[in-house]
Amino acid sequence: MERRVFAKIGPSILNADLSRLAEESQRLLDCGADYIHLDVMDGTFVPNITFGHPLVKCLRRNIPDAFFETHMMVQEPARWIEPTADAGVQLYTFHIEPCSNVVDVCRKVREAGMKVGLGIKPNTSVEAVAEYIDAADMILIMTVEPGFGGQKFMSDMMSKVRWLRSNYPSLDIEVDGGVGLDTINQCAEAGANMIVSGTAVTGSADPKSVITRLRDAVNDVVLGHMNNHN
Ligand SMILES: O=C(CO)[C@H](O)[C@H](O)COP(=O)(O)O
Repeated sequence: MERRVFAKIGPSILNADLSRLAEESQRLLDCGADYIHLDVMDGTFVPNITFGHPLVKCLRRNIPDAFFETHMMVQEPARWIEPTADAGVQLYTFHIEPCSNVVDVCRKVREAGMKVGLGIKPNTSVEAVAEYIDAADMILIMTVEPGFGGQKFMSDMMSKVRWLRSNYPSLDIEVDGGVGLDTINQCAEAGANMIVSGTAVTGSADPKSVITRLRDAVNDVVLGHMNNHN
């Protein structure tokens, strides 16, 4: 079946200067980012703490129009749905691992007016998330162990992306962790279309060029796929 899901590039601000989050986010948007990927960590689900909805709400005030995703690396994803929606987030991505009622949480996220992303850690099988695809708008395949930016990309996660893409040609599939110019081709060829990239973008002297090249790498594969079907 034909694949028609084009690239969206969502820089992660995890390793950016968090004291200047609004300026950094705006800079990335000005460089062509499609959305901003905001890493919320609670120190329990992952061994690190970042920020939560109060900060996102302030960011929203400074940046009224951007598309925000919060990547909820938290033990109790249901707990933060309402305040996160109130903070102006459009895509609420949470992990299935700590969750005993995934479908219920997905429903509540949608009732709160947000889209649903479902994430899995590297040790979680893709089959474990597949049963929830009807309840979600996007699946996130982690390509590092969540918790820290700047880690090494795990190529062996690409089999999960490949499996999802071959079974769900129109699904939004996001990859996150160690994604940059040296690893984007693997992600693109496997079928990922939502690309989270932290250090490779925020640490670059030319983030605009990095964002453009990440997008082009994905779209080249998508267009090639479409041409093969015409
Ligand atoms: O979720 C994350 C870590 O848990 C980050 O979004 C991710 O690691 C992005 O940073 P980098 O591209 O530097 O790996």
